[in-house]
Amino acid sequence: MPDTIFALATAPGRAAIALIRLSGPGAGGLLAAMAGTLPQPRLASLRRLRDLRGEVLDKALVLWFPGPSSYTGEDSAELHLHGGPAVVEGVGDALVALGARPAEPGEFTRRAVLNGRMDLTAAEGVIDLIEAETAAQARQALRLAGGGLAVLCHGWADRLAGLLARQEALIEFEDEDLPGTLERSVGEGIASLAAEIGNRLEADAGGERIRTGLDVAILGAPNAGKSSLLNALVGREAAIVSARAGTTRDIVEARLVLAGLPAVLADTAGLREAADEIEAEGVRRALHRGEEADIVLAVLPGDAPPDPATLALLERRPCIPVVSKSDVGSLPFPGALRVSARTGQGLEELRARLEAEAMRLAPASGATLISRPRHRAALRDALAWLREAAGAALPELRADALREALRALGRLTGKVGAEEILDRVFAEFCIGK
Ligand SMILES: Nc1nc2c(c(=O)[nH]1)N(C=O)[C@@H](CNc1ccc(C(=O)N[C@@H](CCC(=O)O)C(=O)O)cc1)CN2
Ligand SMILES: Nc1nc2c(ncn2[C@@H]2O[C@H](COP(=O)(O)OP(=O)(O)OP(=O)(O)O)[C@@H](O)[C@H]2O)c(=O)[nH]1
Ligand SMILES: [Mg+2]
Repeated sequence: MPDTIFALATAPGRAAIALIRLSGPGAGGLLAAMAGTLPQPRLASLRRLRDLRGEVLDKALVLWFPGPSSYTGEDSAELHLHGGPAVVEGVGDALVALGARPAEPGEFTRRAVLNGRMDLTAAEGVIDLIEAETAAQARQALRLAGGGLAVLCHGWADRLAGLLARQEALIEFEDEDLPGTLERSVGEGIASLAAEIGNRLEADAGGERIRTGLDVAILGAPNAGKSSLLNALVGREAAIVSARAGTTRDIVEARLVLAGLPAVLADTAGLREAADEIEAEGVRRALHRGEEADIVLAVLPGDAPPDPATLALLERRPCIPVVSKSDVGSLPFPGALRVSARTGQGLEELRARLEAEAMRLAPASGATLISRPRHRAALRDALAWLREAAGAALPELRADALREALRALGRLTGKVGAEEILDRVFAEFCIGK
């Protein structure tokens, strides 16, 4: 019998309402004990809540959700409190005295998964929806939470189970004269399933970026105007600007939203043979950031010839070349946008270019479902086993490979679940969800 758990579901601190939810077989008894009697299911009722000694703790709106009508799939209740932290604590103490325990992060959703109310990918969608900072992220999370990936996976798993059954029939009735079409149809089924999963992986290549956001780095020579550009793009003085070359040493980060995606814009130390150890470390970090970033702005000052370090960077990886200080000079550079942080010239074009790049890297169509390394790894696994099955020399080996592919899909949806997979997924949750 599971414990009965409770948690503050609203953010802690002072707020207009504090919502405590409880779930588990004892929820109804606890609610009745505190509120006097059990209210009608799913209808809001106003009740005085009392502790064991009969002292009134708050006058609350209470809700009672018998198992099948709750989020978790087990008996649940909600207490919508007037009171702030002290009242929340008092109610918590009373609940503990009555036999409940505080919930772990994500434990309500974990129970929803265990009770078959949603699969593991939908639960991940719930986390993502809570964490979403932009519209594109929220759209993707909502589709995942709504079972978008679960439905796909269940369809694949069904087909896979059918292929496995036919493959087993082939093994079992090896001596009998099974039509060659059966073997062929299994082969075709494997090929089409593999193609579908492969296409999905490719089509959703941007899904992880939508979830995590984009990294944009600004690199270039000292004094090129990198920090000025950062400040102009984010509309505040995030980084120190000065006429002295070598002003920026640490990476300075500022957030912005590009085409509905959250992005971190990083200003870096100017690239040069550094004057001292500290600057050298700054340059090393700048180059490293330049390697890792999704998008790099390579800044070339318009009033000086291009410097070798920035040219080398442009050779090494795709960058957006930006000629800065266009108000004082604009040396030509192929494909470059000309901008002035001083006059604002070219900033709109630069922003548009960044948004176009963001959309290219992470199509925010809302159609992506594969949004975590966990999803990608499981589907790659399934795909590898399907390919193994396609090339298997013996019927038994083919059946084994199909079983492994099925297991990989099961791990994705949480059907084949080691506790540790669940632990890892739910560790990301906040308490009360
Ligand atoms: N106050 C409150 N707001 C909330 C939640 C909650 O638990 N409490 N939710 C959660 O955190 C979300 C809503 N989630 C829910 C999802 C499914 C069911 C549910 O099991 N519904 C039943 C049928 C309910 C009925 O009979 O009307 C079902 O789908 O079978 C309930 C809530 C968002 N807002
Ligand atoms: N005229 C003009 N001057 C600019 C422009 N952008 C930056 N500057 C000037 O160029 C100098 C260097 O600017 P920063 O933004 O600090 O340059 P940086 O690339 O960050 O330099 P480091 O941090 O030293 O690598 C400052 O004196 C700025 O005022 C611009 O668009 N037009
Ligand atoms: Mg700087």
